[in-house]
Amino acid sequence: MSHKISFGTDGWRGIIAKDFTFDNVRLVARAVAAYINQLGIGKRGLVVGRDNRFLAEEFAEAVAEEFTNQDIPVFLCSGATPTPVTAYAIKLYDAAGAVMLTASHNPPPYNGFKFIPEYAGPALPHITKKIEENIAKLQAGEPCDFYQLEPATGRYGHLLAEEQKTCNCTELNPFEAYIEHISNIIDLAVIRQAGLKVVVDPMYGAGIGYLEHLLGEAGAKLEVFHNNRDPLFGGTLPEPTGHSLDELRKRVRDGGAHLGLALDGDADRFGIIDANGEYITPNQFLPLLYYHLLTVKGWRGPVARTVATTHLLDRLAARVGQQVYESPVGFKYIGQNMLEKDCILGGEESGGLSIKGHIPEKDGILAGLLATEMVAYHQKSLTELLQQVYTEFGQLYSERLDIHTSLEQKEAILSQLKDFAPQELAGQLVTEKITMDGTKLILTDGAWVLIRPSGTEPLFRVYVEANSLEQKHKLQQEVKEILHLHT
Ligand SMILES: O=P(O)(O)OC[C@H]1O[C@H](O)[C@H](O)[C@@H](O)[C@@H]1O
Repeated sequence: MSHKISFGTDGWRGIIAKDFTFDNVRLVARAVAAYINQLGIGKRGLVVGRDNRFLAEEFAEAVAEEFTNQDIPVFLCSGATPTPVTAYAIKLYDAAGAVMLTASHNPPPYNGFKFIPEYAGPALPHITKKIEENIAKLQAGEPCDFYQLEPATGRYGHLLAEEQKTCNCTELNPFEAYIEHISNIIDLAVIRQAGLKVVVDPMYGAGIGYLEHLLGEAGAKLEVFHNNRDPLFGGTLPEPTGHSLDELRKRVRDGGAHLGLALDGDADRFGIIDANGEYITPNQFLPLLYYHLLTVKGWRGPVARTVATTHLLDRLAARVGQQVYESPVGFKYIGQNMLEKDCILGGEESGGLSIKGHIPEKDGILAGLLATEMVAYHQKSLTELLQQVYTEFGQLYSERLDIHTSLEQKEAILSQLKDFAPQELAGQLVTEKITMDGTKLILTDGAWVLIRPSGTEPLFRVYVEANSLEQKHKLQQEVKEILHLHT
């Protein structure tokens, strides 16, 4: 039975053996091959990376085979490879793009297919749309430009005859080159001098070995756990937030460590635990990092953030006369702004960031190392640094609520959202309405709310940023009441 394959916020995801079958993975690979050949850049080859999930090697080999069948050379990453490392390998080998097989932080039954174009950041919608069109044509057995026919049957979407295959597939490990590249971005000498103790939790994922290697080189005392392959992720989700971080929190506190660093399943997202065992949210870490780049590294340049990410970044940027580029949710848009507007930092509330000099793809390894560099340089905990930033720029209180709804409720809420335009919220006038992704309302004192359906999960997200805890609570209550949302 043909299954609708579409690329969501970040690639195509499906349940293994139900949607994510070898046939479907091969089909999507053929559609990518056709797209690359349509662009005329197939000869540069494609990188294929994969995480640590069930059948990862076999799926990666199937993708590689489809590419070589279409005369596209393959750089097949040996071993589990983080998404940012697969993306970096594009630059390393001057390839035409990459495929990363991963379902990121989704539960164990899932796998996913991300296409990363030659600019080494997540594919933008106009690109995934072309791939989806190719998929539809191949599924329907219709001609697909630049997709080679199987000579024996003249049918589209089938393999070339054995004698026509070039089988140009090279197995490579981009680990060393990536490590060298990151070593040039991070001040490992400062980390070395500080003599830090760091606890690392790669969550059984593709990031195993990376933070350990770099921090070990920098002389940090390390404690590492969840660093063996486990496609069941120890019974939790490979997502570096909430309860998944409980053990890291405990180990940091009990072991008197300076920091705890976690990665998600494909190591593109970060999770940071401070010396006191507190979780440092991405909305707290991003302004801290911007502050560090401006004051310690002396960099100057704009910031890219999503519509759901803290406006504390805007306050810092305004102080140094820099712009903030706001985009819909999805690192693809941040990556685009980083490239086009020469931003020195791009980041989002869900735990993704990159900086100038690196690729426009989110990188949890880079984020963890930057956090370590900051603690080493300032000789202060992140909480202390945060207080310093709050004293200078004021404190903002942000929180995201995830609200599950039925399909009928979803439709009702979506239609209500279109006309959602209260004059005031929590006693403040609404001064601006932004609808680039969901509905965002800005209030007179700078507080804001955003309501949008998730592109990766069946739920609504309600984001609030306020000037006090009390205001945050009030805003959450009012929005939930007006839209009939119940947690
Ligand atoms: O809020 P959602 O649409 O579910 O997206 C949440 C996150 O999903 C993926 O991880 C994307 O790479 C992120 O850029 C995005 O922030």
